[in-house]
Amino acid sequence: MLGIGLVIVALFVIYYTYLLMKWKYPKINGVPVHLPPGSMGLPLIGETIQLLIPSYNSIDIHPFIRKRIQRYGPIFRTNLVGRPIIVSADPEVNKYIFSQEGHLVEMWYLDSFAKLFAFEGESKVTAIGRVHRYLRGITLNHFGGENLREKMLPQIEATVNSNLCKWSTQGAVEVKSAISRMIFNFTAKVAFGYDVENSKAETIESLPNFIQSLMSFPLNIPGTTFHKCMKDKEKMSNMVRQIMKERFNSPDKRPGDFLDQAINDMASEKFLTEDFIAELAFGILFAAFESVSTTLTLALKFLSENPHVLEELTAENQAVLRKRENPDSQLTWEEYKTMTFTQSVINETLRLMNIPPGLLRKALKDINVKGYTIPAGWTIMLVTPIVHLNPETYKDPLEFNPWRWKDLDQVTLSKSFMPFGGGTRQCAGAEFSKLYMAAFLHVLVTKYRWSKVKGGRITRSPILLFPDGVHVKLTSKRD
Ligand code: HEM
Repeated sequence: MLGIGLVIVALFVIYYTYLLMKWKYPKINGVPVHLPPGSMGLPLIGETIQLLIPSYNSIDIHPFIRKRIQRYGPIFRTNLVGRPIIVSADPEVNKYIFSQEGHLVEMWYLDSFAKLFAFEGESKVTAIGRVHRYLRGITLNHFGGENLREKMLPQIEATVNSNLCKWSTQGAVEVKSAISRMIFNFTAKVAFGYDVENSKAETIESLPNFIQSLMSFPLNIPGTTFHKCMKDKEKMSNMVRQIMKERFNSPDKRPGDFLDQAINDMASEKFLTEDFIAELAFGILFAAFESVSTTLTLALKFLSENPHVLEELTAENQAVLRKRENPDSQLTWEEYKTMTFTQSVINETLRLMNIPPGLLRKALKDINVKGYTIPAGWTIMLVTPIVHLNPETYKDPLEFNPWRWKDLDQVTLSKSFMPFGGGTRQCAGAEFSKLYMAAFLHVLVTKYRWSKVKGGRITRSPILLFPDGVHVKLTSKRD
């Protein structure tokens, strides 16, 4: 009996060791693969726990990445949430991988993102080719180009004015939440005519914490953070579906917005189902409110800690008003283009922000880089923030110093500044975001005195978060 027991244990150990070796040293067609150095951690969880340990109050990239670059070099392997991953902090490799979108790699995000955004199936919004071209085109059509100059700038200024006016009548305002709501309402209005004042749609409670929820385990059962997030996503999708229904019922009432274009294109683009349009609208809202609110919150934190920067920012924006015939007239595109210090404050914030530790792709085929193989099916994390913190380009890289942007030339920036990603997947909302943030800062510093009253701590766990928020108090300069 004991003998049989020992044989079973021995077989189990041999099988487990076999799985472990297969896990740690994969082969392609029976030939061992030359993987980058690194550790695959424990089966199933890999090194996930190490990545999730928060780093407090340092704007540097997460220590998980920093330490492994020091130990293994800029390309290393790991395993996160059960997925084998090659992490690249090598700018040359990153550029190559970006150029291979749709050939050797495709966009891939976490399982929680995949579930939330319906990333699977034929018309997944991460698809390449026609669907991708459509996604870019429709976003740029409504959030870019001429539309920005002609139509959006006055709308942005008006919405910022009314929101900041409200904030100034309240006590302290937690800016991450308040800006998330402001940008959500604005984007939803532009995209599908959502009118927050008169809408009967349910409130989206988890809005300010959406990205945090996405880092949770994708377990969609009541009581979990992920479940709450999925519920709120459902509310947003229902809101879009309801508006779509109203538009189908009243074809004469068409404002010609993002949703109208999508409805009109349903006849020519087969993938444009009602479900897909709801996904698309939700994707745009998410891309907008999460990233713009984090950038502006971080900018306010930096400004409150660097009064000399706030002084120069205020001086530049007040000079814009002084040059006008009517100081109460609206911000123009030409004025926006002259606000170079404001743009430097935004760039410097984007350089240090780096919300996720890197951008994710999936290898569609075996890829050979720098003598290593990235096996097909593996995830690739492109640590784009590494170039933002290179001391050869940015002296004292962890310092918030908007003046440095005066001396940075376009050629350097094309290689060393990529907050909006790279290659064909570069952010389609970049110009809109920069304009929105500049208009926000313009209204804030010309019309209000403000100070931080609470919060301001940051963590990377591994995404950038504000655990106690950033609370500011505004008073009108006219009071
Ligand atoms: C500070 C603000 C923003 C930042 C830092 C940012 C950053 C990024 C990054 C890094 C990517 C590339 C993702 C990847 O390659 O995996 C991206 C893609 C994208 N962003 Fe943004 N984003 C911002 C605001 C916005 C806004 C306001 C919108 C919409 C109005 C938007 C729409 C998109 C879209 C549609 C894509 C996908 C583009 C494609 O696949 O071709 N983003 N963004």
